[in-house]
Amino acid sequence: MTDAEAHAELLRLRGSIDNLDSALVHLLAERFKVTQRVGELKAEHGFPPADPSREQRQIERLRALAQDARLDPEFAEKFLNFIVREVVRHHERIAAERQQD
Ligand SMILES: C=C(O[C@@H]1C=C(C(=O)O)C=C[C@H]1O)C(=O)O
Repeated sequence: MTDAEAHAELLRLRGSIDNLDSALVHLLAERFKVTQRVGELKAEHGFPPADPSREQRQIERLRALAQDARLDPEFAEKFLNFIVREVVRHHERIAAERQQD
């Protein structure tokens, strides 16, 4: 492969990365829309912001999916935990705002 061909291939691969990153952003935006509604529902009914048993089931499910997809399960777990921590923070804020009203 010449340097020029390698450069063309690099640009093509980066185009795919850009498309995948766009899809990830849209998927995350949809997930946060749903979790926002879950947070409101929990606050309205006095349910706790976090549900550790649900989180544990999700971790197990995602680790298995990652394994099948040849993605590092440790990475999949860290990624899920990162998102869930943010969601729980939102839920705590929604509950605190409800209490002030
Ligand atoms: C979304 C929920 O709230 C929290 C956030 C979760 C998530 O982002 O998947 C899972 C469990 C909860 O700790 C839920 O209870 O379903």
